[in-house]
Parts: sequence; C-alpha cells; structure tokens
Amino acid sequence: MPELTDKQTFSDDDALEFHSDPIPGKISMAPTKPMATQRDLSLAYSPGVAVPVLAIAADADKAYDYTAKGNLVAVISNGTAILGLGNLGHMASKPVMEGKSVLFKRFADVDSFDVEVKTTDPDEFVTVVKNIGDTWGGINLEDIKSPECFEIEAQLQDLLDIPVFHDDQHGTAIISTAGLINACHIVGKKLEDVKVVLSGAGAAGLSSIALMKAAGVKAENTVICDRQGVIYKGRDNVSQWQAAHATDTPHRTLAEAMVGADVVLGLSAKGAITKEMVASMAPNPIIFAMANPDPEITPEDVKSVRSDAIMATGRSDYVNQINNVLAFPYLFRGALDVRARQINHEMKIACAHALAALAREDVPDEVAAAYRGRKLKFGPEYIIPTPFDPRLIWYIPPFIAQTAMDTGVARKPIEDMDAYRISLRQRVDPSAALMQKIQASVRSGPKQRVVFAEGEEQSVIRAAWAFKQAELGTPILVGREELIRQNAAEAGLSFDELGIEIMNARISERNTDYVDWLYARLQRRGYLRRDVQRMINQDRNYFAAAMVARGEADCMVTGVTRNFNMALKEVRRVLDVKDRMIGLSILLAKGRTLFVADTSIHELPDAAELAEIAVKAAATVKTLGRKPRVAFLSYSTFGDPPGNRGEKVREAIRILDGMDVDFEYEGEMPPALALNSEARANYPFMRLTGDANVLVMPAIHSAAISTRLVQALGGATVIGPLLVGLEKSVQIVPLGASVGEIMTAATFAAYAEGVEIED
Ligand SMILES: NC(=O)C1=CN([C@@H]2O[C@H](COP(=O)(O)OP(=O)(O)OC[C@H]3O[C@@H](n4cnc5c(N)ncnc54)[C@H](OP(=O)(O)O)[C@@H]3O)[C@@H](O)[C@H]2O)C=CC1
Ligand SMILES: CC(=O)C(=O)O
Ligand SMILES: [Mg+2]
Repeated sequence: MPELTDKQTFSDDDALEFHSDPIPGKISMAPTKPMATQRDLSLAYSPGVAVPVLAIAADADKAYDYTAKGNLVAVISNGTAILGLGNLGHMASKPVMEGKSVLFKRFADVDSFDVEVKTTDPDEFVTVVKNIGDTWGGINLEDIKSPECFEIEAQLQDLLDIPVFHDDQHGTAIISTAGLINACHIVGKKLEDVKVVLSGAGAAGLSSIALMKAAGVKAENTVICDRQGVIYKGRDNVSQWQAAHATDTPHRTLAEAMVGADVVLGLSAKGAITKEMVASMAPNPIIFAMANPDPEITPEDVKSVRSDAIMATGRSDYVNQINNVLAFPYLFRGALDVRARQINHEMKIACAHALAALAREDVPDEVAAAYRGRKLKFGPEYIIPTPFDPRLIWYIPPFIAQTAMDTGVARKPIEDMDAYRISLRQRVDPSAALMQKIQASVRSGPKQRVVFAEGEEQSVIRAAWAFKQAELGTPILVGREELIRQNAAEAGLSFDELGIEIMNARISERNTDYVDWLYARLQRRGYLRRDVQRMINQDRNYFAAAMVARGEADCMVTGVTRNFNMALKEVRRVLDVKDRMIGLSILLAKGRTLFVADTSIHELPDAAELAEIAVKAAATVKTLGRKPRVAFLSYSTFGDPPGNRGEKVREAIRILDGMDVDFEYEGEMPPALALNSEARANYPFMRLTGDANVLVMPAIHSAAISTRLVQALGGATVIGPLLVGLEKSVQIVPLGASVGEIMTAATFAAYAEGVEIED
C-alpha cells in the first residue's frame, strides 16, 4: 500500500470501509422505465422487446434510439499500469475503473460501467474489446501500460465506429495543456519560448508533450526522460512512440535537463523530482507533479526551495489539481450528445482551450463553498477549474460537440446550441431551465434599472456585474465609489469597461428630494426630519428604496448584510404593500416545479389570511406562465383527525368558496394527496383536476421547515422566498447570500411576466 502523505485526511481503514460499506463498491444501476405492472413487463421484456430488436437488426444505429447505448461508456482496463502503482493485474484495477465510472455519472451524467480484461497480451485485449465494443456509445481505456496502450488504442479506433479514448494519454494531455496555457499566461511566458522537461515517457507523458507541442511549445525546447534518464536522439531501448519525441540534447539525466527549464511535467512516480532539481530551474518555474497517488515532489518541498513557482499535482488535497477528471466526463458528454464516431485531435484541443478559458472567468460562490470557502481567483493558486465547478458540465461539452460537428465526426449534429447548453445545465441543476426562461423574458422586455442596496459587498458587485453581462438590465450600486472600485478590482472586475452606475447616498444630489419626500410620508408616524435625513444619508436600504419610490430605479435587491425582517421593515417605511404581501418559494425536485406559500411574511395566518395568501400565490404563479392548482396543506385530510389547526384551513376553503376566484383549490390535505393522483382517487369530491402545483402551508414554520428540509436532504432546488405584493418590485435575499442567489433575486426583481413554464 502507498504510504500516507502528511496531507492525507484518511487512513487505509477509512478507504477500505468507504469501499465496503454500506454495500461493496461504488456503483449501482437504476432503471429508467417503470417496472410496476404486467404491461410494463411485456413492453420491457418479451414480447415488447422484440420490436426494437427487429428495428436494430434492420439498422444498427437504431441502438442509439432504443437502448442506453447513446449515454453509455465503458471504462476498460487490464490493470497493467494502475495509477502509478504499476502492473497489479486486472482485478486490482477494478476499484479505479469503478471510480472512473462513478465520476462519469457524477460529473457529466454519463452512464458507465467498468470492464476488466484478464490479459496482458495486446492482441487478445484488442480482440475482446473489438467484439463487445458496439455495446457502448464510447470506450474509455484506462491504466494500460505503455507502449502497448498506443497500439491498442490505435487498433480499436480503426476497428470501432465509436470514440475510443485512452484517458491516461489524452485526458491527462488535455488538462495539463490547459494548465500550461494558463500558467504561462500568469508568469508572462509564451508557449513557443518555454523549455519543457518531461519526467515519465509513458502513456500520459508522451501524449501530454505531444498536445503541448500542438498548442505551441517548440519541439526543440523539450526534453523527455524515463527511468534511465534523457531519451535523446539515437538512444537505445526506446520505443517508436518515445523516439518520436526524442531531441538532440547534450543532457543525459533529468537533473541536467532541468537546469534552466521553465516547465517540468511529472508523469512518472513519487520522488522522481528533487528539491535540487527544482532549485536549478528558470525564474517562475512551472512544476506539474502529476503522479498518483503521490506526486514526484510535494508542494511543501517545492515551496521550501522556490517561492516563485507555480505548482500543481494530481491530488485533490492541494491547490491546482491537474487530473484527467476535468476532461474525460465533459469530453465524452459532448461526444455522446452528437453520437460522435471518434474523439479527434481537434476535439482534444478544443477541450484544453475551453478548460483554460473557464479558469480565467470569475468563479461562482458555489464553487468556493465546495472548497470550504477558499477564494478562487485566476492566479498562481488557481490555474485550472476545480473538479466541483458546476459550470464545467454546461461550459465544456458544447465546444466538444461543435468541434465534432465542424470536423465531420458527428452522427447527429446539435441544431440549437443554446437549447443544448440549457439541457446540460438541467442535468445538474433543475432550476436551470426555469431561470433561463425567466432571464429570456427579462432580456427581451424593457430594460429595468435594478438598484443593489449593498453595493460595496463583493458578492453584490459580482452579481451586478454578471447581471449586466447577461444583458438582464442596468444595475446601480449604492455605496462609496472608491470602496466599490477597490472591491471590484479585488474580484478582478473592471467597472470602467462595463459602465455600472454607482450612487453614494452621502453625497448624492438626490438626497434633498428623497428626504423631503420620505419626511412627508413619515412625519405623522413619529419621525422628525433629521431622523429621515439620517435614514436617507446613512442607510442604503432607505436610499435604494427611495430611488425606486421616486422612479429613479425600477426595482431593488437587498438582504446580503441584514436579516430579512430588518431589511423588510426598512423597505416598508418607504414602499407600500399593494394588496397582500407574501413570500413565495419555488421548489424544483424530480421534474416537478412547486410553488410554496407563505414562506416569509405571515407567521401564523388566520383563515382569511390563508385564503388571501392562496389568491396572491395563484396570481403570481399565473404571471410565471402556469395554471395554478392550489392545495391547502395540513397534517389532516378533510377533517380527519379533527382539530383546531385543520379547522382554520377548512375555514379558508369556505372563504374562497364565497369568493369568485378563477383557480382550482382544495384542502385540507397532506402532501401525499396533493401530489399523488392515485391517493386522491379515494376522495371523489376532490376538486383538483391534477397534481397541485401551489402548496399553501398552514403557517410559516411548516413552510420554511419543509422547504429547507427537502433542500438539505438533497435532490431539490429551492428558489426564494420571492417577495410578492409590494407596490414596487423588491427582493430580499438571505443573509450572506451567494452571487448566484443575488443574481437570481435581481432577475426576479426585474421580471414582469411572460414565460411559459411546463408542469
Ligand atoms: N494526474 C493525472 O491526471 C494523471 C496522472 N497519471 C500518473 O502518471 C504516472 C504515469 O502513468 P502512465 O503514463 O499511465 O504510466 P506508464 O507506465 O505508461 O509510464 C510511466 C513512465 O514513467 C516512468 N517512470 C516510472 N517510474 C519512474 C521513476 N521513479 N523515475 C522516472 N521515471 C519513472 C517510466 O519509465 P520506464 O519506462 O523507464 O519504466 C515510464 O516512462 C502515474 O503515476 C499515473 O498515476 C496518469 C494519468 C493521469
Ligand atoms: C488519474 C489517472 O488516471 C491516473 O493516475 O492513472
Ligand atoms: Mg489512469
């Protein structure tokens, strides 16, 4: 077993327990069709299955339409080069191969299972894989030793009409090239000038050096080494694949080659690179020590001799993890989505450039959250995206799919790239399609001026910037200009480029007007003029709300630095409630979109208030393009068991019965009845014609607890609570909200109506 490094946060026992409990292994499979009835069985198996059988017999490509092939990738190994552990046999490779399969699923929603082939003979391996290869939409070869891996991959690529991709070669090449592009960018060196030394002339190393050359590194500036030292032109014991990268060089050892080098790539084994070697490198050296599970040299050792180095490893417990997990899931996602016949050179280059470009963009808070709040900003400690970056799934595959289409290897081109991007987002974020529609509506409507009351906060600045960049409207930041600019610069954003407006409450020419106006409004509610002056001058919520009230902004976002009730109280002193104000949360889970009310305003609504909450929620849901079906939720079902709390809900129903409302409603009932038609069949008087989509909760605690509980349990996304019912549009985000949450709130603040959301 490998030794534990200082950084390792688990023991061998932890690793074994992880792999054995609660059930052995890391993957399972799930059906995608119901198997509940006799009919299901007849369709899924005999006799129904005969129909697609005949269709595929007539046209093999129909397997993409009638089987899982199109989203299925096999991870295949013979265990001859397991990580950096060497040839430990096909069975020992199974945990790694299961691991790759699970990463395919986790990061790109690609279905995958592993195949371990019991042979070290390349021809036998090729025969096995060739004969079963049509099963899948793609094949990921893994941990097969060089040089056999080169021949195996090339032969299978010729024999099969699907992508065959040796991940240790090309996945590693793509991500290390992306890292090199960005590291050079940071230290101000050009790819065509850098001197690159490779330790480890195997599958990963040779492919990486090849792709780097394709990206601009000059062949004469490279030196490759294996265990015997430098592979120079004319050396013995060199494979044809190594010979292709051999150079004319006087150096004979890795140590000699590294003197004055700009870049060293470690794709060999633990300990292959020493401190002395690193000390001898050029200024601002770039060190990618990528051997797994332990790097050629640790970041601690590098730091002890070079403070000017950019350092990356293959491990997740150090910064800059250069690991092929950043490439293979997304590369296959894009390839599968166009039913590609192969993953070609152009697709690999496109992937490297896309990964490099993504790292240079502003990083959303959700990514920082996955890394215990670590600030991620393009620079020496963040040269490539992190594996948990949720943008990877929708950012990378479109480049791959487009390149496959452009280079003629796509069987089924994507017709609408924007729709494809949305579908990719939807794979990991059920709110993506909804937000996309809301954004499209906002973008096409009259431009709204959105005032962000807490404009000095970095998260707010970033959200405003993203809002403007997405062309959703005109953001106005309230705060001191100097501080806003400073915080923007720290976040790597330039205001002058975008021209975002800044309003400083203390020095604004509008203060006198706002004070006069607000004083007139509050003077008979116990406020002196000087109180109002202080409010406008010193409190950004009053100032921002006054901007909205006086028509200098259309809507407002606040709440990042102040709790909800405090912020609402301040806003309410400036703006009136139109009819009834409620909090409406949008809950997205398992393909459903549910609206839950009231999640923020009425603590313990009485029957009349419950009825009004339903009316307000139903009206709002209509503006979101949905036909509301309201269920009043309770612990009881139509009076059973009897009790005061159920009675209040029943009374709300009676009140609505006496009103002329134009939506379906029913209650009281538990969630199982509201959301399950079979359960509702027991109640023939039931007025809901379909599953409820608006859930009116009996009180704020049940509303807040239930929405947060489903969110905490996972599998559900909650948007809001959205504030509904003020005379002007204001959204109050949760205290400490993320950039994404602020952006969502701003989008809803600017939204009027006009989307169609499917049930
Ligand atoms: N971070 C990442 O994403 C990835 C990392 N890797 C890592 O890269 C390493 C190589 O993998 P792969 O290319 O598949 O394996 P291969 O077996 O194909 O190649 C290994 C190469 O490393 C050389 N080597 C081995 N040990 C030493 C040593 N102590 N000093 C110098 N050179 C050495 C070998 O030389 P010789 O032929 O003389 O024995 C050979 O050239 C592994 O540690 C693997 O975990 C691989 C893929 C992805
Ligand atoms: C990451 C990987 O594929 C390897 O180390 O072999
Ligand atoms: Mg590997």
